[in-house]
Amino acid sequence: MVADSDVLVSMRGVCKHYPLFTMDNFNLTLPRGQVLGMVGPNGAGKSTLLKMMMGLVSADAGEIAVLGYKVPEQEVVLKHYAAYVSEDMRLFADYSIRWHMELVAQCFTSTWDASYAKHILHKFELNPEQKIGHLSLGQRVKATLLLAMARRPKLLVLDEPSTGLDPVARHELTSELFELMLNEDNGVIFSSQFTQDVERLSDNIAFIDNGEMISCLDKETYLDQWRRIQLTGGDRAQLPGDLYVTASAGGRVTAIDHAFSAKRTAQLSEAGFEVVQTQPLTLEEIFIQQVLMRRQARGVQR
Ligand SMILES: Nc1ncnc2c1ncn2[C@@H]1O[C@H](COP(=O)(O)OP(=O)(O)OP(=O)(O)O)[C@@H](O)[C@H]1O
Repeated sequence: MVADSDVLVSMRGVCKHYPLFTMDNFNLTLPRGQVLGMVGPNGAGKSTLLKMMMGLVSADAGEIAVLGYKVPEQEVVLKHYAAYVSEDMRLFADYSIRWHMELVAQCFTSTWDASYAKHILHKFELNPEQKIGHLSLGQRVKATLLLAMARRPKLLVLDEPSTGLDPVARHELTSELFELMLNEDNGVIFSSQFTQDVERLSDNIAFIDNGEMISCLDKETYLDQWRRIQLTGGDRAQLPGDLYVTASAGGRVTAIDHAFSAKRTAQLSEAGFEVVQTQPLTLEEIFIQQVLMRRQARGVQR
């Protein structure tokens, strides 16, 4: 039985220190029935976070509960209901996909869904008789996902699931994850460098940088809050401090606004500027700008 909880993942005050990395007082909540996509630059701590969630890396401090089970104390029972897939997972090269399916089915007799496994095999165009060692990178990724998804996990934790997949396979993966999420009891948490996948799949998107949760919002809120603003006139020194100037030439200034509202235009004209244009940003641009702004604030050279 899965422990009764409306919260699938709860991390409170989690700390993790490596010689060149610090995560302090990290908090995260994944409610039942939701997909959380995680984005962030290389080395931000996404994999570390997902591994701590699954008890694969121990936290130095803080409380982690997944599906209501305490991690690491109850990680063995947790692993029965939560499946984890990462790029560095290894299957046995000399054995076939079918052999792996039988192995996983034996380990998870109560949850393994043989007909769903067959459906995914067909959808991912995998030949069950092929040895893992003879598969392409993308096929290996698909086989690993199949083994996780056919367990019908209550929680699916995916670290960069789309790496190595062609655009069609990424699309199929997305539709399979939707299928898995038809059961409102389930949840998915995944990290990805593909902003389009994150945008398509996620209810909420967490932006992680330098071991910190910078924001965790739904897509619409990100898109509402961010604008590229072109201005003329005024004195640059009078620009509101939270605007990030990206270009300045011929009396025209381009700035990124991460707290846009109707008030902004009035504020800028009071300060003597004329707003020539405001443009929405794509999610990818928002994440890039967020990293650049944070680096500038930390005094890191661009
Ligand atoms: N076992 C370890 N020993 C020392 N440092 C580690 C260890 N594992 C991870 N780190 C460091 O922790 C930081 C976060 O790594 P992590 O793999 O979680 O980042 P990530 O956000 O998943 O990055 P990427 O997008 O590149 O996969 C990095 O600086 C990494 O070097």
